[in-house]
Amino acid sequence: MAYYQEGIWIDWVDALSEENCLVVDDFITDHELSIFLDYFQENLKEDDFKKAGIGTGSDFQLKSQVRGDYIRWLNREQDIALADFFERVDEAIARFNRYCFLSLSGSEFHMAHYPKGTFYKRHLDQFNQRSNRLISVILYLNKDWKSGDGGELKLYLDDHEKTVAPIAKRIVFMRSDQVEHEVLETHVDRYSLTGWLLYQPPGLTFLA
Ligand SMILES: O=C(O)CCC(=O)C(=O)O
Ligand SMILES: [Fe+2]
Repeated sequence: MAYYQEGIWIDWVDALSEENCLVVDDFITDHELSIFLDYFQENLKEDDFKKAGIGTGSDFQLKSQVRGDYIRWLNREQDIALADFFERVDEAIARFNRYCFLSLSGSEFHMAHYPKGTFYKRHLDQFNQRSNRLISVILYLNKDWKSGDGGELKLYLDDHEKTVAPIAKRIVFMRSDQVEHEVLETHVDRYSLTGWLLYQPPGLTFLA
């Protein structure tokens, strides 16, 4: 099912290729927001979140001075409460492949909780040359966010900086290899679904 018409996607894709990032408000409905938030809260209660690290394999370090969020990876077969979210992701992948000539063939997402007082310092999401992350995606779930609550996403674009408030139903897409960004200190609990659209060459399953 297509949630947004082709013409709308063409405008969005144009904006993404011009600025390397795209911010869309009301990307999901209020109904979806409440389902996603309920599911998020259930998982928080079950204490399923782990402190996020930096890098992979032997580089993996817990560095609170760099990032303070807690995450829980998603699995679309198991996290069926988020089925509509994954459908929207699939639509984005199809449109980006069609209009940006990308070869996206997968995604990875987690739920992210930034407790009060946490942040994520300036970084690039494609952290090594083998990274297959092409587009970063963040959907915010912060229903009552207001100015002064902090936790804004700051984007360092080619010729300017952009500060994006993490308000509910807003989604951000950005080029993972191009846009450095940071999460400013949040003064309230901050919730999002965060992930990456991946380039996976056919037949390549493991890079030694
Ligand atoms: O939550 C955000 O606004 C950005 C998160 C982020 O930069 C990341 O998880 O890599
Ligand atoms: Fe990031």
